[in-house]
Amino acid sequence: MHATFLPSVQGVLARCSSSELVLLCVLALLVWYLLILIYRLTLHPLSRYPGRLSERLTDWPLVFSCIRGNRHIKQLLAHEKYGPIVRDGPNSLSFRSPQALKAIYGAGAHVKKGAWYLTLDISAGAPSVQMVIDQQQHAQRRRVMAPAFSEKALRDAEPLIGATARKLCGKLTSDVLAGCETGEWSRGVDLQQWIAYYGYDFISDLAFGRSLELLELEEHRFVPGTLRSASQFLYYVGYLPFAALVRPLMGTSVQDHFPGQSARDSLRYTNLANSRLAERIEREKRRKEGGGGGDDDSGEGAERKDTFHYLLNSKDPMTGREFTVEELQADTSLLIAAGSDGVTLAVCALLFYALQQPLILHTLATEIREAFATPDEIRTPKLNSLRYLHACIEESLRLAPPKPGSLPRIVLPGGTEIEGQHIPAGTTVGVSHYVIHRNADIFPEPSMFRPERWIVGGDGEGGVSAEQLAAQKRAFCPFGIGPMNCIGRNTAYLAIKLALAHLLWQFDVRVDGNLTGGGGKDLEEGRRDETEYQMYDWIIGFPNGPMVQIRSRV
Ligand code: HEM
Repeated sequence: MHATFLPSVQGVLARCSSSELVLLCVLALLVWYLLILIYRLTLHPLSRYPGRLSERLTDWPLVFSCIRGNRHIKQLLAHEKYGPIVRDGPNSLSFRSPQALKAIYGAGAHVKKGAWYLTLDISAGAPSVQMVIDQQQHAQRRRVMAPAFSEKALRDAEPLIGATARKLCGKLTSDVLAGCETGEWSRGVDLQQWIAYYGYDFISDLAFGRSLELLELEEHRFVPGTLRSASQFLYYVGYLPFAALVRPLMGTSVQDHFPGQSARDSLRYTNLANSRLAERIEREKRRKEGGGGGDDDSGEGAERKDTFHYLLNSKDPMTGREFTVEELQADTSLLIAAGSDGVTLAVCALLFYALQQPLILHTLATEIREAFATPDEIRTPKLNSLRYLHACIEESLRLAPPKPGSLPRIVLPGGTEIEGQHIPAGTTVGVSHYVIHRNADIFPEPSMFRPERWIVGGDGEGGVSAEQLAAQKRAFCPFGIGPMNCIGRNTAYLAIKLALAHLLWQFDVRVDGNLTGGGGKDLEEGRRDETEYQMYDWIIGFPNGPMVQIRSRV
């Protein structure tokens, strides 16, 4: 039969015109694709898990959510509808429990990072630490980075970050309060923009030894918008079903011709970061040659103990390996992106929620003002002893985790066990921080901003038991968990605390008209709660507002 079938097919094809041949090919492709779709719904190993039909069939809904910035919202709605395990892609499962969090991201998890990571920071010429998928290579890279995030490095960073926080208050006084009498409220101001200037200035000061000067220079204030748009591009492009074909073109001049402004912005940002880094390397060279480092804070020729200083002088204690220039480029670029917007979001979300509950704002401001007699006193360790401030930050990071969507992991050969289910090799698995932080079994009344849920019992209403706090901590993961978590976690807490302590010490803050930044009745499902701070998830959650008025207390 085989022998007679082939010649007859050949005969039919030989009689076809070229346009009929094209039509036949298209038809064959359609049938092939249809069979794949049917397979995904029926015989595929994940077919028994519930989820939206469109997501069980193709990866395109994920790409569109990444473009629209609503992936975390879609994930929450899906879990609310389908339960604890959701199939959110043909080959992908989403979870929302602390057990799954540990099984997927904890030490020893039988997974590796997904290929999505390969697209991040790609223009820098080498992979950043976050892009390294191989677990051993990643651990080695972390060891080289570790001194830059040690306790000593954090102590050295504190005066630098504190100086930026004071500069923020100084600029708010000179620019926003200009023309106001003492005690008079300012005009309305978008706090998110100012905190973003702070976020970029403090982190670039640490990473490049010289800030990007957004607080000082209006012409530099294009940076947050550029990075927002670059993030949006990198987020979706990494999830394109043909991402592997696009990747080699990124970081080359071809990227200028990708559709949309965001691809060009991505390249523009990388070039800016690379030129700042080149300057810093040059200054370090001159300093070592005895010619002085130029404009660093600690005096001509003195060693400036910023993050870069540590990165440049770091070695892997096990192998003696140092950073290459390309790796430094990639990692400093990553530091700016990872550090700035996360801190901005945490500060703004906290104020957005506290402004809606005057008692919380009052308690927080009182704690700060009573602890420090002057802004010069705002320092650790006392700063770290402010219990209510810390609780408010935890609650802000819970409700508005700066990386709200799932961080993709791929199950390794042999499969793995998650929540009692055998998950086959090759499956993408993840836990969205936004979703697990709203798991009502762990956080009762999850959409309420309640700092007391982070304080054990005793004074004040609403404190929790030690057991409840421990259960919450197992589910609390704004910085990720495990060996690939955020290495800048302590720097982030310090920067958030310094910004809030200086701001609330110096100024009273109130809402300007309507509280901008929340949901709206005319928005999509999941964004209609006006009291919830809205994030647009483009790798990092980007917010708008709140619009506030300030007045000086001193
Ligand atoms: C509130 C602020 C921040 C949050 C919530 C946050 C969160 C995270 C998370 C969830 C990851 C893991 C990402 C992934 O697997 O894709 C991460 C990675 C990272 N973060 Fe942060 N971050 C914050 C601030 C910072 C700051 C201030 C720095 C630097 C000073 C920093 C540096 C890094 C670096 C270098 C990585 C990559 C680590 C690795 O791959 O080993 N982050 N961050």
